[in-house]
Amino acid sequence: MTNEMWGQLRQRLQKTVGQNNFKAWIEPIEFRSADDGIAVFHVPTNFLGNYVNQNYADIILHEVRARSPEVRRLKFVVPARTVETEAANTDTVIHRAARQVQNGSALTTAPLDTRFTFDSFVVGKPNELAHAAAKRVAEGGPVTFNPLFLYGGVGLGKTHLMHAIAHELRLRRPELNVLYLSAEQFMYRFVQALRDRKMMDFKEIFRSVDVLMVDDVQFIAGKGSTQEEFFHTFNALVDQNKQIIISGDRAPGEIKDMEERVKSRLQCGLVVDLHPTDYELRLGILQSKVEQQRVNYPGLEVENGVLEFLAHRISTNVRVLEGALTRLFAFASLVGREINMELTQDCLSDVLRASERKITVEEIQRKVSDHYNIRLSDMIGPKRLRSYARPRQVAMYLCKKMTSRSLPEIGRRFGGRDHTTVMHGVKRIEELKVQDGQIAEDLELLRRALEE
Ligand SMILES: Nc1ncnc2c1ncn2[C@@H]1O[C@H](COP(=O)(O)OP(=O)(O)OP(=O)(O)O)[C@@H](O)[C@H]1O
Repeated sequence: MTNEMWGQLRQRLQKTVGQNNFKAWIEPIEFRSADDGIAVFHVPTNFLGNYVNQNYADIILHEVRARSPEVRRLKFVVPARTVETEAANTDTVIHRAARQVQNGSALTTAPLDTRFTFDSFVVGKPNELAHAAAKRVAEGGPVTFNPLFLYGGVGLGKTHLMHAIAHELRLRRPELNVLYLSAEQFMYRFVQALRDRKMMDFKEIFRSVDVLMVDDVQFIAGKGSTQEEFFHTFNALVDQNKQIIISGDRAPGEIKDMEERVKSRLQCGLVVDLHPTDYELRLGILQSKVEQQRVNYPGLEVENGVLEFLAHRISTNVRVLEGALTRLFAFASLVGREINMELTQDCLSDVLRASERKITVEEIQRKVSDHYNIRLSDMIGPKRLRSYARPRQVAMYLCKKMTSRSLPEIGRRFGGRDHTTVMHGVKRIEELKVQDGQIAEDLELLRRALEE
């Protein structure tokens, strides 16, 4: 890894992450060294380092390793001379924004991701209510529910919806002062105001907004004076009938170390949650993200079945799904191959392994005995009747194919049978699978039910 490589790599990253993100997060990074498999980068602040580590380390590492496979890990460090106090050690974006606020200019502190719009938000059963509520407040009409509280697990689209609201409001009601920031930034600005003895300015700024949007409110839990200030800001705005939109990782009542009075304030408007995604939503999101990737990689085709496979296999959060797709496109274009199942398995083996659900012998036994309508004890027990023996062999076969258990282990779980019995059973089913349509169908049904 060399400086020159980093230069080339940055150009690629610009394409992958988009111009705005690149300017905000990647451009300030400086490559320093690469030893013992660790590539070290200098970042201006811890905040930026942490952000990049959480959001872009995967993509950067992937690109770095394509050129220098010996690199295993990335490290983002703040050079000694710039380390200051916690309050000063925040993102430059915040400093810049704070200066702008002091000058009486733009109030939208945190940068908005231009990709996070309503147009790019895919709606499905799990998020339709949150989407509808977000759309409603984005119209900027009379305040009907205050606050709107959006919550959901990691990577389910809270920030996306918040940014979409801010974009839409800017467009429809440009005269409104819309202030969007994360709860973390709220705290930094509060600390900074305290340090600079500018609390009056701070209060004035926050009380003069028309729409206040605070992302990831759980961050201020346990932070006494920040909560207190937040509470007062909140009340002052509600009194003036100004719209507040908050997001959190759980329902207000469940946020630990949050004062009761704050919790109850957060609950007094409309509380809606984003449910975990289902297969259809994941597939819809993937299809829409493929369209976006096409802009960067024209001509790269995705073979049928790949998106369905990913939607089926990666059922965690949308960020992981999106990261997988970005990687897939970057990888395919680097190696000049089309995106088919083989490439997907090669490129995403770690993601796929991590999301693999471990199927147990017990689960298989239960599903098979239910399927054939026999008792579990009869299937595992010594009876040799064909009506028990065949399902037993089917279960043994599935255990061999779908778990990592060895033949002797499987034998043990089937009433202490010998491994040769298991081997014989597996072979028999392999033969029947081709000769007997009913068995083939049973196996397919069972496999699908187990993979769900
Ligand atoms: N329904 C959706 N349609 C399109 N993209 C989505 C959808 N849901 C999530 N995403 C994408 O998934 C990624 C993660 O979403 P986002 O950052 O909004 O999650 P979050 O809920 O705020 O997570 P966290 O709790 O980590 O802050 C983003 O890139 C976002 O665009």
